[in-house]
Amino acid sequence: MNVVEVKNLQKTINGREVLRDINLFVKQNEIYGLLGKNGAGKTTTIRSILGLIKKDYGYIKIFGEEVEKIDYKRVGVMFDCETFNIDWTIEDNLKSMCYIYGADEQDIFSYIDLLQINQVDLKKKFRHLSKGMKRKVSLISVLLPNPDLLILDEPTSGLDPEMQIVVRNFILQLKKEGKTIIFSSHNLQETQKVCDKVSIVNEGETLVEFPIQKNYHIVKGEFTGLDMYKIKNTDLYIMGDELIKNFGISDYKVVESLEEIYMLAAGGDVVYGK
Ligand SMILES: Nc1ncnc2c1ncn2[C@@H]1O[C@H](COP(=O)(O)OP(=O)(O)OP(=O)(O)O)[C@@H](O)[C@H]1O
Repeated sequence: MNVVEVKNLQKTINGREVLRDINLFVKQNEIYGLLGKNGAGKTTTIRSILGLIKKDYGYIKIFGEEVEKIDYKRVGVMFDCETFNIDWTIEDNLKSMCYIYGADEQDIFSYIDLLQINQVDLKKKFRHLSKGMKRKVSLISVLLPNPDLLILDEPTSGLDPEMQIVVRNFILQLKKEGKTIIFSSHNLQETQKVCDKVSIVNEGETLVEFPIQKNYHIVKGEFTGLDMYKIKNTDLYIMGDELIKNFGISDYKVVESLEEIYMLAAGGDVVYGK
């Protein structure tokens, strides 16, 4: 079953078509990366999925339900840190959240270990925390209600490399615990390391959605019935080994990096060729 299903999502804000054709399909226990330039529409897509913005047109389902019927306890969302009391310590902030969500305070301690927060840090006031530490606390707060689906808007942006690794490993651990995770990112290497599937959004439309693989076959041409593998607005397809074999295709380019796929789809300045 798809945990999140979005088809042909459209939204105009202040006379501007911010979302023109967003499509995404996220399966249970998948880590799904939403990629795109600044202003591509990632945050607006996330806000629409959550029902924070009313869609103009399209189909959005979470756990098979319409947005209006979602059980929000099953969805954890991390945008930024504005829900914290900045004059309280990390510990007091998180304990108050346990109280609100009816969560077990012990959960805080298992998460702080995984995110390498120590006892001294726990006693620090939120206003005195580094950006990375705020991000970690924010992640824990999202997890306290024990959601099945996590939606994280650029969870590692602005973090130093070490913090990025800690948060990335934490996300992988959450997958092992059975969570489904969607996150938006500008970091292609990170996305390649962590995600099962990605989609590339550009100017409010999903250009392509594909599973992360060791390498990709880029095929040029027109293939009827294979639209789901096509990079929108191009004559290029991303195909796996099986399709290449089934269609007997011998003329293709093997691409190893997500970066190259991204540039083919959204960058526009990488030329196709063997
Ligand atoms: N309330 C609003 N009023 C006007 N324009 C808006 C509004 N919300 C979003 N937009 C515009 O919609 C476009 C998409 O914004 P969005 O924040 O979804 O992009 P994004 O892909 O998340 O970008 P970034 O990577 O920079 O966070 C942008 O051009 C933005 O200026």
